[in-house]
Amino acid sequence: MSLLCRAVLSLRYIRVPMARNASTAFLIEDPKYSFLKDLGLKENNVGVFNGKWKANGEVIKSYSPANGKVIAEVQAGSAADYEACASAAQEAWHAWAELPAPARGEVVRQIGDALRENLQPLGKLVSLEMGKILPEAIGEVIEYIHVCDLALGLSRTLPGTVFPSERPGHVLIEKWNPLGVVGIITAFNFPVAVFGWNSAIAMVCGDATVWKPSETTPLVAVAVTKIVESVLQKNNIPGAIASLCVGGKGIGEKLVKDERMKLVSFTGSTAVGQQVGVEVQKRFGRHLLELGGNNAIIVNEDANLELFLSAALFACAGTAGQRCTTTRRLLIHKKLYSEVVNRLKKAYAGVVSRIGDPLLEETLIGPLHTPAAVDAYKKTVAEAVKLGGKIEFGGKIIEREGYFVEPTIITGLPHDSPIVKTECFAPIVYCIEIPDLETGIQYNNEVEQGLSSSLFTENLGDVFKVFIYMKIFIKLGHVLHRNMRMKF
Ligand SMILES: NC(=O)c1ccc[n+]([C@@H]2O[C@H](COP(=O)([O-])OP(=O)(O)OC[C@H]3O[C@@H](n4cnc5c(N)ncnc54)[C@H](O)[C@@H]3O)[C@@H](O)[C@H]2O)c1
Repeated sequence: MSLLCRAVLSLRYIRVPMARNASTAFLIEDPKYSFLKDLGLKENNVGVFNGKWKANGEVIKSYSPANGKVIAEVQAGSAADYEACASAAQEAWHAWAELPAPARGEVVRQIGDALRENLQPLGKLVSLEMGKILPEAIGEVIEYIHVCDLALGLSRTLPGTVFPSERPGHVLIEKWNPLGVVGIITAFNFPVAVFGWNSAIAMVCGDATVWKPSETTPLVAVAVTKIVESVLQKNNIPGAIASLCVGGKGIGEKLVKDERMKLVSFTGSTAVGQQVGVEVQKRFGRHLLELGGNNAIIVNEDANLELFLSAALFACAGTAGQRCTTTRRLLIHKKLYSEVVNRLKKAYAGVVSRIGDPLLEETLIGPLHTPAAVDAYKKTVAEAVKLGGKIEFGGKIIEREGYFVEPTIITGLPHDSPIVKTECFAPIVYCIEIPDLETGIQYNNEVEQGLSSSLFTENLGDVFKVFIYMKIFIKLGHVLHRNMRMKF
């Protein structure tokens, strides 16, 4: 029977002893970043919350990708800390699940309001720690706020069906009950929104959560959890229902194998997601996987190029290519190919001067997130050239502090070159000529990852052709979050 309540549901960290060098200057002490203290952050933060803040693991330094400097430190969770989070969440879950769904919804509404109050500082922290420009970072917090509103509505509409029974005098009533504890593992590039989707919906469904954020965005995780904690405290609800365990792969692996995690929601790379899926399946747990993308735009012969160029600039180079939906392949009709490549190069040239500090208003493109990401960019560009690709624009690391690279356009590679079919999480786009729309659809569909696809055309008939034949991976995962189980 189908689930009726399908609500939504490279790293650069250095291990150092807790006692840090007294001469280290952390960005948090710079008055320019006073918003960090508004969020309750300190120089040394505790990265584990299970109703109480206490951590015994390694100390992670959180870097600003815009300048490579340390913002502050976070003490991660040890294996024992993870265990404490999982058991505290499990225990606290019962009381939470007992609350009527609309009462849970009201708590989530209050979380939305608390986020509204912290919109600016939290947005600035996302920008500082992850590296995306401020409007995008603010947008990410707004997404969480709106999901809280959605969750509030859902809390009054959690469905269940009454079925006719073939047995006289009997009635079949379907009711969806909470699952228990949900494990949430998140990627660095959406450090707020992905947690927000998972957490808000899990909460109204009556589930507790244990969150393992990316180890390169631990400050965002601590700040968000403090906001959630403040609301839970005000409502006398055990904080452990929203537990946090900052850590790396080791903590992630523990969570994935943990039978108490009835659902594991994983957002991250395809390679890691594949392992996570297998591990959760081994124990017949549920999983929800939001993985990598290799997204194409088809530019058909009748495309409106003005519209395309402004869209492509953001789609290919925005967020420095660090969105799962970043466009990595342009499939361009042969009649427009040269014109599109030339105009795109001009458009890229127009934004180069606006690459910089993501917190500044004039900036359009920020840095890559880590030195490892810069390395991956460099290797991919070199490999593309080795395979016969031509760099039409960019291709170089920008010599300045921080982890900046040039947005890059590459031509001359075959549509099925392995490098074209691989997601490199950086602003590199491959231009590929197509003879007709049908070939464009075929090329679009030939990568494993999919995720998002676009067509630029003025022809309504072609739009519907694409609707029918294109493998479009709309992000349905978010609304298919399986947070409940069925009980009669
Ligand atoms: N589809 C989506 O909605 C979506 C959204 C954002 C990012 N992404 C994808 O995420 C990737 C970028 O993020 P990333 O670099 O943080 O991804 P990643 O796979 O390196 O890490 C994601 C998370 O998994 C954890 N992890 C690593 N190894 C693990 C293991 N063996 N078991 C359990 N957890 C483990 C990490 O610590 C991190 O918290 C890109 O591929 C991007 O396309 C997808």
